[in-house]
Amino acid sequence: MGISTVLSILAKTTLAIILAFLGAILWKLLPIVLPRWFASPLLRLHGPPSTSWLFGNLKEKHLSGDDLLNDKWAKEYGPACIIREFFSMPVLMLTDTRGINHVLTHSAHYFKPSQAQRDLARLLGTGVLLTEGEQHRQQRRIMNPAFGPSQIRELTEIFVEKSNELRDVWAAELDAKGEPTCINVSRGLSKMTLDVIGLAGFNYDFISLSPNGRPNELAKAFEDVFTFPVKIPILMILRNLFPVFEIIKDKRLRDIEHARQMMHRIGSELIAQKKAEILRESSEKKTGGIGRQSLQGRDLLTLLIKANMATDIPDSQRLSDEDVLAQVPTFLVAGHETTNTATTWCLYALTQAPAAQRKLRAELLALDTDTPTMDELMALPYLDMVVRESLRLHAPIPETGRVAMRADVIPLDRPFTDRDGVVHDHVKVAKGDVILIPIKALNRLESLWGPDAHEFRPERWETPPAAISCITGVWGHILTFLGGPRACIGYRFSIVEMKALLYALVRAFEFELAVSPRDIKMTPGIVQRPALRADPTGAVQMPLVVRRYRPSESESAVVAAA
Ligand code: HEM
Repeated sequence: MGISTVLSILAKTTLAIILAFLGAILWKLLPIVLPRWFASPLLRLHGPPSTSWLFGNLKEKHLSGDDLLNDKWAKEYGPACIIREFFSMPVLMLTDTRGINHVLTHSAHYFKPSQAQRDLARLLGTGVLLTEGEQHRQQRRIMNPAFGPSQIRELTEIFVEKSNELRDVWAAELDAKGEPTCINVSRGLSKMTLDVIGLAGFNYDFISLSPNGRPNELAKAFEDVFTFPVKIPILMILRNLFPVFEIIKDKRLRDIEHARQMMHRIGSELIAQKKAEILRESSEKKTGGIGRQSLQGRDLLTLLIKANMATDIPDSQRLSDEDVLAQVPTFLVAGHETTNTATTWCLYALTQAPAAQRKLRAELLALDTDTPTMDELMALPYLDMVVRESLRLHAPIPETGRVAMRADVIPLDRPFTDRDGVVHDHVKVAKGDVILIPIKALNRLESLWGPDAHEFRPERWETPPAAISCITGVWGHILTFLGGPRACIGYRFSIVEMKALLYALVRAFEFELAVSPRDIKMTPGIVQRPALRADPTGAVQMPLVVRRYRPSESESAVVAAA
């Protein structure tokens, strides 16, 4: 056989493999896209023109660095409109409060889109963030008590201690570098919130905040996994649609695997330690077995182990080892970057409203303690208004999605007109249709909040508009923590933690934005973090000029009077 024949056979074989591969992709893709391209009832809805066949509207949304497109589209195309995602598939964007409420409360018919979350699922497994149906209900039932008011009251000491530690770290930085100094506040806040969720959730100290602490591998692994690529990550998208692409181990996949292995190791150690502790206690007390009553703690880890080990609970209510282990990365992820990002944006908002920053500081300094209790923090009215307003305007999770598990009719408060000029007071969805809930856009809808909806104005909470009572979010008539059975389990936790942070930091320092507000952009990703437009690496940062607060004589008099 001549060389040319061998080359020809090789070329034909390669071509056949490529065609088979493309065929397999089409085989998988077509049943998903064809009904949504041609049969979805959503196609009759208005929406912005798709700017790319492959990416739909996603490129302009995620790469512009702005967070106003959902607001603009809602204003232009009404309470039920379509935008286009990958392969130009239509997605229903709802900004109607009744419609959103319907989707959120019917959680058995609307699941989280699994394809968009495969990367997260690799990391979190069967944690409460990603499970559905009965498995989810069971996990929520077991864990809810760990996030009730009395448990959060006990955790406040950790929030306050770690907030003061961050304050001292920044004060030491000012001592070393001179005042004022530019500090990337999101870095310190990220370490603080990781330390807090480690301690409060699992009694594990990452010591990531302490300058003398051991180098923290997990904190670094988190940073790698949650730093989103600057360009649209084609391989990640393909992998999420077609798991076969997992054979290509790019950096992201390697980072996820590294973080997963580390969390698995840490989680297994924590669980083994706690189980040993419980077994020791029960043998000392000679209880003759581990029962519900013998495990009294209501902290997260004890509740999980109780559901795993207690001999007097039915098998149907028992958590498997795998489920217990999955909650460790789930809570580290869900409870860490969210509160960090929320507090970062709150400090940013205070730099843009110096009068509000001064008013808040005066209120905080009027309380004569470095270690406030939860009740003291919750009784500060302006602090409460600042936290509400910043969580409204700068919701860290700007949007979420759901997939219709069956055809449905979603009732609406506000009617809309379709492409054929027909007016509807409901919208029909088919099985498999995706619904986008634009949390941030709803928090800033002018028809609910008034013409100044896009301004940071804490005083609006003195007399909130009556219209917002129809927003059925789990907290404060905003959608930041969502609503319904899948609302954020940790909302009380993060509000008290945020208040403790602001209490320690705003009393000690004055903050100014180190760059123009126009230079700050939003990173793409589930949590919307800040970055600098000029920085090609897309690294998360919020550079603030920080100086110690030294009251002028007139301010001292105001504080003394307060
Ligand atoms: C400002 C801070 C936070 C914000 C804005 C926030 C927001 C949210 C949102 C919007 C969801 C729903 C996601 C969806 O269904 O698509 C959610 C779920 C969740 N959050 Fe938070 N969260 C915050 C802090 C926390 C904290 C501190 C914890 C834990 C200590 C936590 C734990 C969770 C968990 C476990 C879920 C899944 C709940 C379920 O599906 O049943 N979150 N969060």
